[in-house]
Amino acid sequence: VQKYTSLCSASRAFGAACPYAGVVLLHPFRDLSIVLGPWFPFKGQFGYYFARFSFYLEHGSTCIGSVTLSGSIPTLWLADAQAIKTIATETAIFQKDVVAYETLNIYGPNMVGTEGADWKRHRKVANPAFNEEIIFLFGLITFSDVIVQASNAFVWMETVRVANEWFAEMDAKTKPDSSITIDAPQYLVQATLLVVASAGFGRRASWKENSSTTPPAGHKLAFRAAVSIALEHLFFRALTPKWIHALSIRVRLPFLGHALAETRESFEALRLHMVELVSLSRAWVVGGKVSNMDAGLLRNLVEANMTQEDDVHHKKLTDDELLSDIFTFLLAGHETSAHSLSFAVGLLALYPAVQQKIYKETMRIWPDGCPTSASPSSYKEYFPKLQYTLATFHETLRLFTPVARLSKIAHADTTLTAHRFTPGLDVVTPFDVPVRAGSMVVIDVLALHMNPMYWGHDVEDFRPERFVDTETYRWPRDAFFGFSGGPRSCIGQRFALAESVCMLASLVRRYEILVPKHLAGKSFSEQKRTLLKWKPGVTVTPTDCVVRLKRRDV
Ligand code: HEM
Repeated sequence: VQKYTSLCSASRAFGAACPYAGVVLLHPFRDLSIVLGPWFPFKGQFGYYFARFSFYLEHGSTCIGSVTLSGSIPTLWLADAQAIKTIATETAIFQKDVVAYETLNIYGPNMVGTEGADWKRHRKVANPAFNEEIIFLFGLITFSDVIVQASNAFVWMETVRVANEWFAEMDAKTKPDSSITIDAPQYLVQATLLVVASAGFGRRASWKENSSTTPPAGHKLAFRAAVSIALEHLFFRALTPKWIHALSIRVRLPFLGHALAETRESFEALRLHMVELVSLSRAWVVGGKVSNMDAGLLRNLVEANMTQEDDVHHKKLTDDELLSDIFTFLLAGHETSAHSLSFAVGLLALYPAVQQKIYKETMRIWPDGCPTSASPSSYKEYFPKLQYTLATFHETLRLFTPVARLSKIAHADTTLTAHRFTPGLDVVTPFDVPVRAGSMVVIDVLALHMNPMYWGHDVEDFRPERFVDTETYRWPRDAFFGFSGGPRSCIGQRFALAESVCMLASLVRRYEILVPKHLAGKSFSEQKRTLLKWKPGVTVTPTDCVVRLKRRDV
C-alpha cells in the first residue's frame, strides 16, 4: 500500500498539463538497464531505447512524465530545446546523478562522474589543454625553442599522420584497381585511440606498433589490447559486486572465473600503461624539461597531482583522481569519435551524392591528394574550408548521437517550459511543468534531434545542408545536444571536430566509399538497416558498419 501511495503521489508531481506515461520498471540509468538497454523496455513500451520521437508524437508534447518503480522517482522525459537549455545552464538546481556514473570510477573519482566543487577542480586542471588560444604543446628540446601551437592544430597534425599510416596499410593489402572491404569501427577505434593517446598524453605510437598484440617489456598486454579489453568488460565489472572480484583472486569460481580474471587483468594492464605515462611526464616536470612526449593535457593533470595540498588555486588531484581522469579521457576521447565517424562512413556509402560534395570540397583545397606529414596541412587554413564536411559530421551526430540520453536530478523545486503541439505542428503552445526537488529529468537527446519543431518534417532524412547557415537560415543550435550543453558540455568538442573533419575529408579524398559487395544487390532500405544498425553501449555502438573502399585515381 505504501509503495502504491508513493507511486501515485509521484505521478501527480508534474501537474495536469504534462502527459503521464506510467511506471517505468527499470531506472533508465542504473542497475541492469545499462546492459538490458537493447532489449528492455520492449518495443512499444515507454522508455524503449530506439523509440526516438515517437512517444512525444503520440502524446503531442515535448515532455512526458513517468515514475520509476524503484524509489518512486518522478521522472520527466524531455525533447524540448528550451527546457533542455534551462537544465544545462541552471547547474545549481540540475545536477548529475553521480551514482549513475559509478561505472566509470574504476580507478577513482574523475571529471565525468563528479559534481560541484570536485568537478570544478577537475575541469579547471584540464581546461587549458583544450583552450585553442592558450595551450602550448612543446615540440623541441629546450625552453628557448618552445614552439607555441594551438591544441587543435596538433590534433589535426596527428590525425593527418595516423590517417596516412592507416591508408598505407590498406593500400599494401589491396591490388591496384581493386577495393578493400573493412569493418569501419575496427579501424576507426584504432585511429582515434592513436590520436587521443598522442595529442592528449604524448604516447606517439605508429599504426603498426599499435596494431601489434605483443606486449612491450614489463607488460602483460599491449596498450591497445588493454584499452579495448577493459572497455569490453566495463559493465561486467560494474555489475559484479566487489566481493566476487576479491574472492575470485583466491578461489577459482565456476562460470564467471574466466571473465573475472580477464576483467581484472585488463584493468591492471591498463593501469600499468597509464602509470608509465605518468612517470615519464613526472620526470619531465621535475627536470623542468619539455619534449614532444609532454602533451599538454597529461602535463596539466600531472602537475595538479604534484602540487601541494594547500595550493591557492585548489588544483590538487590525488593519485587515484589522476589515473581516473586519464582513463576517462582515453575512453571519452576515442570511442565517441570512432563510433560517430563509423556512422558517417556508413552514411556516405549509402548517399553517394553527399560523398561527391565532400569530395569536391576536398579537391578544391587538396588538388594533388590528401595531406601527408611530409606536406603539412594546417588546421587554421583548411578547417574553415571544410564546411560541408563539418555539416556532414554534425548531421551524423544528429542522427546517431553517441550519448543518447543524459539524466540530471533537480535539487530544488522549480518550473520548466515545454510545448504541446498538434500532429501537423500547425499549433504549438508553451506550458509550464512543475519539477519537484528530487525528481529526475531525462534529456532525451535522440528524441530532441528528431523533433520536427526544430528540424522540419524531413527529420528522418540524412541532409547535411541543414547544418549549413545561409543569409536566411541559421541552424537551431539549442536543438543540437550531441556534445551536451552549458558548463558540463563536452570539453573535447573542438578536439573531436578537428579530428573527425580531418579524418573524414582525408578518407573521401583518397577513397570512394561504397556499400560492401554482399549488400550490393539488396534494396536501399535493407542496406541502410544493416549498415546503420546500432546497439546501446558505453556509447551508441554501430554493429554492422562494413564498407568497401576503392582508391581514387588522383
Ligand atoms: C564525437 C565525439 C564526441 C562526442 C559526441 C562527445 C559527447 C560528449 C557528451 C554528450 C558529454 C556529456 C556527458 C555527460 O554529461 O555525461 C561529453 C563529456 C565529456 N567529453 Fe566528450 N564527446 C566527444 C569527444 C570527446 C573527446 C575527443 C574528448 C577528449 C579528448 C572528450 C572528453 C570529454 C570529457 C572529459 C567529458 C566530461 C566533461 C565534464 O563533465 O565536464 N570528448 N562528451
